[in-house]
Amino acid sequence: MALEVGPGLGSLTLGLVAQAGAVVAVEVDPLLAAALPETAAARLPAALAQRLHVVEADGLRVRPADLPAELAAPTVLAANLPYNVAVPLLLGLLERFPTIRRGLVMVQAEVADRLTASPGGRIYGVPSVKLAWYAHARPAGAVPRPVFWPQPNVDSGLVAFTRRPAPAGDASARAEVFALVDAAFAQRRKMLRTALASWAGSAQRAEQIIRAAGVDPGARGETLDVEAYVRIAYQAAVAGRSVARNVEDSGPSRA
Ligand SMILES: C[S@+](CC[C@H](N)C(=O)[O-])C[C@H]1O[C@@H](n2cnc3c(N)ncnc32)[C@H](O)[C@@H]1O
Repeated sequence: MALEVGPGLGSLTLGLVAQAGAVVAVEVDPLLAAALPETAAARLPAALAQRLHVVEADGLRVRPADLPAELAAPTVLAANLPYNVAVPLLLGLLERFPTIRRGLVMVQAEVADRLTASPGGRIYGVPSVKLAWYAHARPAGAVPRPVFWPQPNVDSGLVAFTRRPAPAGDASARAEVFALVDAAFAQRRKMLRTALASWAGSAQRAEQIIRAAGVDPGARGETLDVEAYVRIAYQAAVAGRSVARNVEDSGPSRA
Protein backbone atom coordinates (compact mmCIF):
# COMPACT_ATOMS: atom_id res chain seq x y z
CA MET A 1 0.00 0.00 0.00
CA ALA A 2 1.37 3.41 -1.00
CA LEU A 3 1.28 6.82 0.64
CA GLU A 4 1.43 9.87 -1.59
CA VAL A 5 1.79 13.39 -0.19
CA GLY A 6 0.86 16.40 -2.30
CA PRO A 7 -1.03 14.67 -5.12
CA GLY A 8 -2.25 17.97 -6.57
CA LEU A 9 -4.23 17.34 -9.76
CA GLY A 10 -3.27 13.66 -9.65
CA SER A 11 -0.75 13.26 -12.46
CA LEU A 12 1.30 10.82 -10.35
CA THR A 13 -1.67 9.43 -8.44
CA LEU A 14 -3.46 8.05 -11.49
CA GLY A 15 -0.36 6.03 -12.40
CA LEU A 16 0.20 4.92 -8.82
CA VAL A 17 -3.22 3.34 -8.34
CA ALA A 18 -2.55 1.11 -11.32
CA GLN A 19 0.65 -0.15 -9.63
CA ALA A 20 -0.21 -0.24 -5.93
CA GLY A 21 -2.90 -2.29 -4.25
CA ALA A 22 -4.19 0.86 -2.57
CA VAL A 23 -3.11 4.49 -2.45
CA VAL A 24 -3.76 6.97 0.30
CA ALA A 25 -3.11 10.49 -0.97
CA VAL A 26 -2.65 13.28 1.57
CA GLU A 27 -3.39 16.72 0.12
CA VAL A 28 -3.41 19.94 2.15
CA ASP A 29 -5.43 22.00 -0.35
CA PRO A 30 -9.17 21.37 0.23
CA LEU A 31 -10.17 22.16 -3.37
CA LEU A 32 -7.58 19.78 -4.82
CA ALA A 33 -8.41 17.13 -2.21
CA ALA A 34 -12.10 17.33 -3.16
CA ALA A 35 -11.40 17.22 -6.91
CA LEU A 36 -9.04 14.25 -6.98
CA PRO A 37 -11.58 11.44 -6.39
CA GLU A 38 -13.70 12.92 -9.20
CA THR A 39 -10.66 13.02 -11.48
CA ALA A 40 -9.87 9.40 -10.64
CA ALA A 41 -13.47 8.35 -11.27
CA ALA A 42 -13.50 10.12 -14.63
CA ARG A 43 -10.12 8.85 -15.82
CA LEU A 44 -9.81 5.36 -14.41
CA PRO A 45 -11.83 2.14 -14.56
CA ALA A 46 -14.01 1.89 -11.44
CA ALA A 47 -11.95 -0.99 -10.03
CA LEU A 48 -8.82 1.19 -10.07
CA ALA A 49 -10.52 4.41 -8.91
CA GLN A 50 -11.74 2.53 -5.83
CA ARG A 51 -8.14 1.90 -4.79
CA LEU A 52 -7.63 5.62 -4.11
CA HIS A 53 -8.45 7.26 -0.81
CA VAL A 54 -7.81 11.00 -0.53
CA VAL A 55 -7.24 12.54 2.91
CA GLU A 56 -7.29 16.31 3.33
CA ALA A 57 -4.45 16.92 5.77
CA ASP A 58 -1.06 18.57 6.18
CA GLY A 59 1.70 16.09 5.30
CA LEU A 60 3.96 17.82 7.84
CA ARG A 61 1.64 16.69 10.64
CA VAL A 62 -0.36 13.74 9.36
CA ARG A 63 -0.19 10.61 11.51
CA PRO A 64 -1.39 7.04 10.99
CA ALA A 65 -4.42 7.81 13.19
CA ASP A 66 -5.52 10.43 10.65
CA LEU A 67 -5.86 7.79 7.94
CA PRO A 68 -8.63 5.21 7.58
CA ALA A 69 -7.71 2.24 9.77
CA GLU A 70 -7.24 -0.13 6.83
CA LEU A 71 -4.83 2.37 5.19
CA ALA A 72 -2.92 3.45 8.30
CA ALA A 73 0.15 1.28 7.66
CA PRO A 74 1.53 2.28 4.24
CA THR A 75 4.68 0.41 3.21
CA VAL A 76 5.74 2.63 0.29
CA LEU A 77 6.09 6.41 -0.03
CA ALA A 78 5.77 7.71 -3.59
CA ALA A 79 5.53 11.44 -4.06
CA ASN A 80 6.45 14.50 -6.01
CA LEU A 81 7.03 16.42 -2.79
CA PRO A 82 6.25 20.12 -2.45
CA TYR A 83 9.76 21.48 -2.91
CA ASN A 84 9.70 24.18 -0.22
CA VAL A 85 9.09 21.63 2.55
CA ALA A 86 10.49 18.46 0.97
CA VAL A 87 13.12 17.68 3.63
CA PRO A 88 10.95 18.12 6.75
CA LEU A 89 8.14 16.26 4.96
CA LEU A 90 10.34 13.29 4.12
CA LEU A 91 12.03 13.08 7.52
CA GLY A 92 8.76 13.59 9.39
CA LEU A 93 6.95 10.90 7.39
CA LEU A 94 9.76 8.42 8.08
CA GLU A 95 9.50 9.28 11.78
CA ARG A 96 5.71 9.09 12.08
CA PHE A 97 5.12 6.17 9.69
CA PRO A 98 7.49 3.38 10.76
CA THR A 99 5.67 1.01 8.39
CA ILE A 100 7.16 2.79 5.36
CA ARG A 101 9.84 0.37 4.12
CA ARG A 102 10.89 2.05 0.89
CA GLY A 103 10.09 4.96 -1.32
CA LEU A 104 10.74 7.10 -4.34
CA VAL A 105 10.35 10.87 -4.09
CA MET A 106 10.95 13.74 -6.48
CA VAL A 107 12.54 16.87 -5.05
CA GLN A 108 14.53 19.84 -6.31
CA ALA A 109 17.79 18.57 -7.87
CA GLU A 110 20.04 20.28 -5.30
CA VAL A 111 17.98 18.77 -2.47
CA ALA A 112 18.24 15.31 -4.06
CA ASP A 113 22.04 15.79 -4.10
CA ARG A 114 22.08 16.75 -0.42
CA LEU A 115 19.77 13.96 0.69
CA THR A 116 21.93 11.31 -1.00
CA ALA A 117 25.41 12.79 -0.33
CA SER A 118 28.13 10.76 1.36
CA PRO A 119 30.41 12.13 4.11
CA GLY A 120 33.34 14.24 3.00
CA GLY A 121 31.86 16.59 0.45
CA ARG A 122 30.51 20.11 0.60
CA ILE A 123 26.95 19.03 -0.18
CA TYR A 124 26.90 16.53 2.71
CA GLY A 125 24.93 18.12 5.51
CA VAL A 126 22.11 17.88 8.01
CA PRO A 127 19.57 16.37 5.54
CA SER A 128 22.11 13.71 4.47
CA VAL A 129 22.87 12.59 8.04
CA LYS A 130 19.26 12.66 9.21
CA LEU A 131 17.98 10.70 6.21
CA ALA A 132 20.80 8.19 6.78
CA TRP A 133 19.40 7.64 10.29
CA TYR A 134 16.22 6.25 8.74
CA ALA A 135 17.23 4.83 5.40
CA HIS A 136 19.77 3.95 2.76
CA ALA A 137 19.18 6.56 0.07
CA ARG A 138 20.46 6.83 -3.48
CA PRO A 139 19.96 9.12 -6.46
CA ALA A 140 17.48 7.51 -8.83
CA GLY A 141 17.51 9.84 -11.82
CA ALA A 142 17.46 13.44 -12.98
CA VAL A 143 14.25 15.08 -14.14
CA PRO A 144 15.00 18.09 -16.36
CA ARG A 145 12.70 21.09 -16.23
CA PRO A 146 11.40 20.85 -19.87
CA VAL A 147 9.39 17.70 -19.01
CA PHE A 148 7.02 19.90 -16.94
CA TRP A 149 4.39 22.33 -18.10
CA PRO A 150 4.53 25.11 -17.17
CA GLN A 151 8.31 24.81 -17.09
CA PRO A 152 9.69 25.44 -13.56
CA ASN A 153 12.89 27.39 -12.97
CA VAL A 154 14.59 24.50 -11.15
CA ASP A 155 15.69 21.01 -12.13
CA SER A 156 14.37 18.00 -10.25
CA GLY A 157 15.80 14.72 -9.07
CA LEU A 158 14.51 11.38 -7.81
CA VAL A 159 15.61 9.92 -4.49
CA ALA A 160 15.05 6.23 -3.78
CA PHE A 161 15.35 4.93 -0.25
CA THR A 162 15.07 1.71 1.72
CA ARG A 163 14.52 1.84 5.45
CA ARG A 164 17.35 0.55 7.62
CA PRO A 165 17.34 -0.41 11.28
CA ALA A 166 17.76 2.70 13.43
CA PRO A 167 21.44 3.04 14.38
CA ALA A 168 20.56 3.56 18.04
CA GLY A 169 17.87 3.36 20.66
CA ASP A 170 14.58 5.13 20.73
CA ALA A 171 13.03 8.48 19.82
CA SER A 172 14.89 10.30 22.59
CA ALA A 173 18.22 8.91 21.33
CA ARG A 174 17.29 10.15 17.87
CA ALA A 175 16.44 13.61 19.22
CA GLU A 176 19.82 13.78 20.96
CA VAL A 177 21.71 12.68 17.86
CA PHE A 178 19.77 15.14 15.68
CA ALA A 179 20.52 18.01 18.11
CA LEU A 180 24.21 17.08 17.94
CA VAL A 181 24.11 17.00 14.12
CA ASP A 182 22.45 20.43 14.06
CA ALA A 183 25.19 21.78 16.36
CA ALA A 184 28.03 20.26 14.31
CA PHE A 185 26.75 21.70 11.02
CA ALA A 186 25.81 25.11 12.46
CA GLN A 187 29.56 25.86 12.16
CA ARG A 188 30.46 23.30 9.52
CA ARG A 189 33.84 24.82 8.55
CA LYS A 190 35.10 24.63 12.13
CA MET A 191 36.77 21.65 13.73
CA LEU A 192 34.46 19.56 15.84
CA ARG A 193 36.08 20.51 19.17
CA THR A 194 35.19 24.15 18.41
CA ALA A 195 31.88 23.57 16.64
CA LEU A 196 30.61 21.48 19.56
CA ALA A 197 32.00 23.65 22.38
CA SER A 198 28.74 25.25 23.43
CA TRP A 199 26.85 21.98 22.88
CA ALA A 200 29.22 20.25 25.32
CA GLY A 201 29.76 23.18 27.69
CA SER A 202 33.35 23.88 26.69
CA ALA A 203 35.84 23.05 23.95
CA GLN A 204 37.80 20.91 26.43
CA ARG A 205 34.71 18.90 27.33
CA ALA A 206 33.78 18.57 23.65
CA GLU A 207 37.27 17.23 22.92
CA GLN A 208 37.00 14.61 25.68
CA ILE A 209 33.61 13.40 24.46
CA ILE A 210 34.69 13.33 20.80
CA ARG A 211 37.89 11.41 21.64
CA ALA A 212 35.95 8.93 23.78
CA ALA A 213 33.79 8.26 20.72
CA GLY A 214 36.89 7.37 18.68
CA VAL A 215 36.59 10.48 16.50
CA ASP A 216 39.34 13.02 15.75
CA PRO A 217 38.38 16.32 17.49
CA GLY A 218 40.20 18.14 14.68
CA ALA A 219 37.87 16.68 12.06
CA ARG A 220 34.97 18.64 10.59
CA GLY A 221 31.37 17.57 11.01
CA GLU A 222 31.00 17.04 7.27
CA THR A 223 33.39 14.06 7.40
CA LEU A 224 31.34 12.01 9.91
CA ASP A 225 28.76 9.38 9.08
CA VAL A 226 25.63 8.93 11.16
CA GLU A 227 27.24 6.14 13.22
CA ALA A 228 30.01 8.51 14.34
CA TYR A 229 27.38 11.01 15.47
CA VAL A 230 25.62 8.24 17.38
CA ARG A 231 28.91 7.39 19.16
CA ILE A 232 29.51 11.02 20.13
CA ALA A 233 25.95 11.43 21.43
CA TYR A 234 26.36 8.22 23.41
CA GLN A 235 29.61 9.42 24.99
CA ALA A 236 27.93 12.72 25.85
CA ALA A 237 25.16 10.79 27.57
CA VAL A 238 27.73 8.71 29.48
CA ALA A 239 29.43 11.95 30.56
CA GLY A 240 26.02 13.54 31.08
CA ARG A 241 26.45 14.81 34.58
CA SER A 242 29.73 16.51 33.74
CA VAL A 243 28.24 18.02 30.58
CA ALA A 244 25.28 19.33 32.57
CA ARG A 245 27.60 20.85 35.16
CA ASN A 246 29.70 22.53 32.47
CA VAL A 247 26.61 23.92 30.76
CA GLU A 248 25.48 25.34 34.09
CA ASP A 249 28.96 26.80 34.73
CA SER A 250 28.95 28.58 31.38
CA GLY A 251 25.26 29.49 31.56
CA PRO A 252 23.29 32.54 32.69
CA SER A 253 24.82 32.69 36.19
CA ARG A 254 28.20 33.60 34.67
CA ALA A 255 26.82 35.87 31.95
C1 LIG B 1 4.94 19.87 -6.00
S1 LIG B 1 3.57 19.04 -5.23
C2 LIG B 1 3.20 17.94 -6.53
C3 LIG B 1 1.99 17.98 -7.38
C4 LIG B 1 1.66 16.67 -8.12
N1 LIG B 1 1.96 15.52 -7.30
C5 LIG B 1 2.40 16.55 -9.43
O1 LIG B 1 3.20 15.63 -9.55
O2 LIG B 1 2.18 17.35 -10.33
C6 LIG B 1 2.38 20.22 -5.06
C7 LIG B 1 1.18 19.73 -4.27
O3 LIG B 1 1.52 19.54 -2.90
C8 LIG B 1 0.49 20.07 -2.09
N2 LIG B 1 1.06 20.37 -0.79
C9 LIG B 1 1.86 21.40 -0.46
N3 LIG B 1 2.22 21.35 0.84
C10 LIG B 1 1.61 20.25 1.35
C11 LIG B 1 1.58 19.65 2.64
N4 LIG B 1 2.26 20.20 3.66
N5 LIG B 1 0.86 18.53 2.82
C12 LIG B 1 0.19 17.97 1.80
N6 LIG B 1 0.17 18.49 0.54
C13 LIG B 1 0.88 19.61 0.33
C14 LIG B 1 -0.02 21.26 -2.88
O4 LIG B 1 -1.32 21.66 -2.46
C15 LIG B 1 0.03 20.72 -4.29
O5 LIG B 1 -1.16 20.02 -4.59
